[in-house]
Amino acid sequence: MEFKTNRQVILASGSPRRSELMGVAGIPFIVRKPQVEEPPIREGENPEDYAERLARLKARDVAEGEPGSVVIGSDTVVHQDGRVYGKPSDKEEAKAFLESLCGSVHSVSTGVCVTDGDQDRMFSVTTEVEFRDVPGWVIDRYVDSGDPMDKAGAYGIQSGGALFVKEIRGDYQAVVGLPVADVFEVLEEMGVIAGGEGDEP
Ligand SMILES: Cc1cn([C@H]2C[C@H](O)[C@@H](COP(=O)(O)OP(=O)(O)OP(=O)(O)O)O2)c(=O)[nH]c1=O
Repeated sequence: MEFKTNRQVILASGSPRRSELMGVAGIPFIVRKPQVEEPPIREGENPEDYAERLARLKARDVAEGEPGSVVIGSDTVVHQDGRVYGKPSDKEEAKAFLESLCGSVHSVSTGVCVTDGDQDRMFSVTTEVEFRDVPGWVIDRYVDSGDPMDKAGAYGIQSGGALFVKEIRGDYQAVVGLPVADVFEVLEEMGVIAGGEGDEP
C-alpha cells in the first residue's frame, strides 16, 4: 500500500521506529533529524502537554528550513503517578526504571505536532501499559543487551521489552513512538493525502 501526497511530507525524527511506522502506513515521506535540546518538564506541566511541546519544538525546527512542506514531530514520554521516565542515562538508571515499572500500570503518552509552517496541529495519545513482575535477573539481562538505552522508560515494547508486558490498553503504535493512524487522519483532514473525495484517483 502506498498513498500519494500533494506536498512533501517530512518526518522530523531520528528514530528508526517512527520511520518504520510511516512506511508501514504507506505514507511517502523523507526524514530530517531535528537539532533540538529536549528541555525538562516544567513544574505543574502534565506529561501529555510536555510531549506535545517537545513534538512542536522538533516539527518547528525542521519546518523552518522547509517551506511548502508538511512536517511531523513526535515525542514519547513514559509516566506513572506524575513521575516522568525519560531515556535512562546509564544502565543503573535503566534497571531502576524497570524495577519500578514492573508489577504495575504506567502510561505512555506520545505527543504529535503536524505543521505546514503556518498552522500547528497538535495532539497526544496515551496508552496504558501493565507490566508483570519479572525476576531481577531477567531485567539485568535485558539491560545488558543495551536495548533500553535509547528508549523512554528504558524499554522497547517492540523488542525485548515485550517480555514485561501483561496488558496494554490503547494504541500499540503510539507506545512504539508514533500513533500512525491519527497522523494519517490529520494529514487526510489537512488535504495532504491525494486520492480522497474530490481528488483524481
Ligand atoms: C516506550 C517505548 C519507547 N520507544 C522509543 C520511541 C522513541 O524513539 C524513544 C523516545 O524518545 P523521543 O525523545 O520521543 O524520540 P527520539 O529522541 O528517539 O527520536 P526523535 O526525537 O529524533 O524523534 O523511545 C520505543 O521504541 N519503544 C517503546 O516501547
